[in-house]
Amino acid sequence: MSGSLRSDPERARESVIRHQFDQSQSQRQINRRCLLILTTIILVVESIRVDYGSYAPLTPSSPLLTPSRSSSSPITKRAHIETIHVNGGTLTFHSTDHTSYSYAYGPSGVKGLLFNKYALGCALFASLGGLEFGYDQGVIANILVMSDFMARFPLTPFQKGAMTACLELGALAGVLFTGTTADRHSRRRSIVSACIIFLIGSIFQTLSSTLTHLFIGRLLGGIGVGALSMLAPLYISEISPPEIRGSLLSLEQLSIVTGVVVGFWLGYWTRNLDGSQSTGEGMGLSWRIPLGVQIIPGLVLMFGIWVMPPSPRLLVLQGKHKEAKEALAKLRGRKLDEDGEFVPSGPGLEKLEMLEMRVEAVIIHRLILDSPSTSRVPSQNLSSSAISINSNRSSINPNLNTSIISVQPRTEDDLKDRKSTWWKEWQAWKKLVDVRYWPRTRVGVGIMFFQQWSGINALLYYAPTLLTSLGFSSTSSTLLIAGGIGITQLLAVFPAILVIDDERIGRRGLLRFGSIITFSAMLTLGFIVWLFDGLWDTVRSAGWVGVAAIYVFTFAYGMSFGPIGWVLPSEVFPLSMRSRGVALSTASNWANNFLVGLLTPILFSLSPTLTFTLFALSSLLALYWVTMYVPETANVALEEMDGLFGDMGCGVGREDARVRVEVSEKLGLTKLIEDIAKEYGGEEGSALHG
Ligand SMILES: O[C@H]1[C@H](O)[C@@H](O)[C@H](O)[C@@H](O)[C@H]1O
Repeated sequence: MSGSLRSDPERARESVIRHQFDQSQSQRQINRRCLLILTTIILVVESIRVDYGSYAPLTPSSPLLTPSRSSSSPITKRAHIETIHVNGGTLTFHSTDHTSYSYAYGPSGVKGLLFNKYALGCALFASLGGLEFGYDQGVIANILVMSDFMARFPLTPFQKGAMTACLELGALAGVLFTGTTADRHSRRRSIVSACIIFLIGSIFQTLSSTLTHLFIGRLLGGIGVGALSMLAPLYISEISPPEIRGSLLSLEQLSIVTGVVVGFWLGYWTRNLDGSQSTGEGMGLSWRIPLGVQIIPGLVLMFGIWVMPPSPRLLVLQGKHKEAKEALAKLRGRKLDEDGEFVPSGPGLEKLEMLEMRVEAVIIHRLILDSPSTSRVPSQNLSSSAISINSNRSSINPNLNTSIISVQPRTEDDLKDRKSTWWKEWQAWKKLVDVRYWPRTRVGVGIMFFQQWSGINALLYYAPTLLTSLGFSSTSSTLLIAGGIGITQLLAVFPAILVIDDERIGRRGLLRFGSIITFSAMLTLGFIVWLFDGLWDTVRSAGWVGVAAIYVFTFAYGMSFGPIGWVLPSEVFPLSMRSRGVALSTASNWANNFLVGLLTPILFSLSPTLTFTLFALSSLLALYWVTMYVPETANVALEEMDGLFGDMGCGVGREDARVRVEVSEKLGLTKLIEDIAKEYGGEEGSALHG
């Protein structure tokens, strides 16, 4: 019977029944929501309990963030035997025989940054490279939906994907190439070369009139951005005082996410400059302006980097001790007298740092001299690129040849010698996976793998699509939420900068905290999409819970894997392997970035829940990985990393330590430490820690 023929009482009964049905539906949805929230809470509590149950926290007030010793974990915390106050800084002994120690020129955290204004300025400036990297990522999402751009370049979905991929693949190539050349030139010269390539790429993009121009521009821009993404952390790690190295390296992340935010919002504001229905016949200002703006910081970095001091560590490795001392004095706010000695004279931390660099350089040179493949090379022919050639560490001769104690400046012959063949180059890279360096490579490559598979870029690149799966449809609101993700990342870096160098929390504490929260947030997202798919209009609040989960995820990521991905790789490798190690780690960032970008839309079309759960599982795995394989590097001098990694399962730590002790004695480092202990130790100067 048709509706119009029904009597009034019948219609009334029907509407009552419909109302009752709606009510029971909503009730069922509410029950499901309660169940969901309960399950999430249980999962979060469970994951915290499982992870921390076996740990005995050192500080009862912050059990969640306190990394400490576990019987099943190879990671141990260093004991603090004695702390001596030295001219406003500290020297802490971790062993009674004074062979294991750490030092700090001043406080860590914000106070430390203010105390080291010059180093802070240099690090901030160097991190301009990160700004370009983030900017390139942030700007493209808006450009690809601009009407003028689309009218001129009607890209197919494949071409759109290729535009994003071009930058990432270019960056991958840039990173690997720079890894092989960074030691041959100064860090600053490498940065300038990267800037030039980046600028050519930016000019191509800005003035593009054909698709080919655009692709060439993106590829060249990618090569420059990739190179800068490894050079800036490399340089920052080598100029930083140990107590604020984590904070200074986190500035790279601060710059990257600032770039993401500025790139995104600038594109958002200029998007209608050519008119919202442009036919592509105007000047194309809507997209040319945001693409052109990146030229400015590129130029500033290219010229300004010459005002920054060179890396003292690379200078020592090249035998340029005088220049290295000058650079170190500048960076630590010290003065040199006419004889080139630190003022005030007497034992001090800057002398200690200088000697540590020299010990490191001699050890590197010695390893080469003792290697069968290079044993005929006279000492003055040593070069920084040749330093990475030795792979036969069992040949270390304990009888130190005193002729190599001083590293000679490079000569013309060096330059010829440094033209390494492909074979030598391959051998050098291969060392990264041999037993000696594997524990460090695992940290560098692993942190970038987990950073990318946390799913951050799935959110950044595809937020509008992901938000549609949460029931949001208006383009503006999804774009705004997507832009908000960048701002959340930016805000999250600040708490990380504050605590990353505090040994009680440090890198490990942040990473473990971050992985638990990112795991829980991604799992919540997966659950919500699974439970409420198709019901978004009836249960609006579920969509907002999803948005909240996205923000919680982003904040936790932004405090942990975001910044620490740029911190760990450049501090764990020894100088001889640093540029290649950082390059491989950064390559892991770009390669996984590319894979996540490629696979997310495919996975998402299969099942959004599956996609979120996969990212959640990656964070869970990251928790295990951090617990088992990542040592705490806060406050450990770069030259002391050997001690930290020495015994991590590769069984080479002892011999390394023996060689180090021997070289330290010959160069006077051991004596200097004892002199400092004598001069500043004793009753009033030292503080004992159980
Ligand atoms: O650390 C950065 C940052 O979190 C960016 O937002 C992201 O796009 C990059 O891939 C990542 O390496």
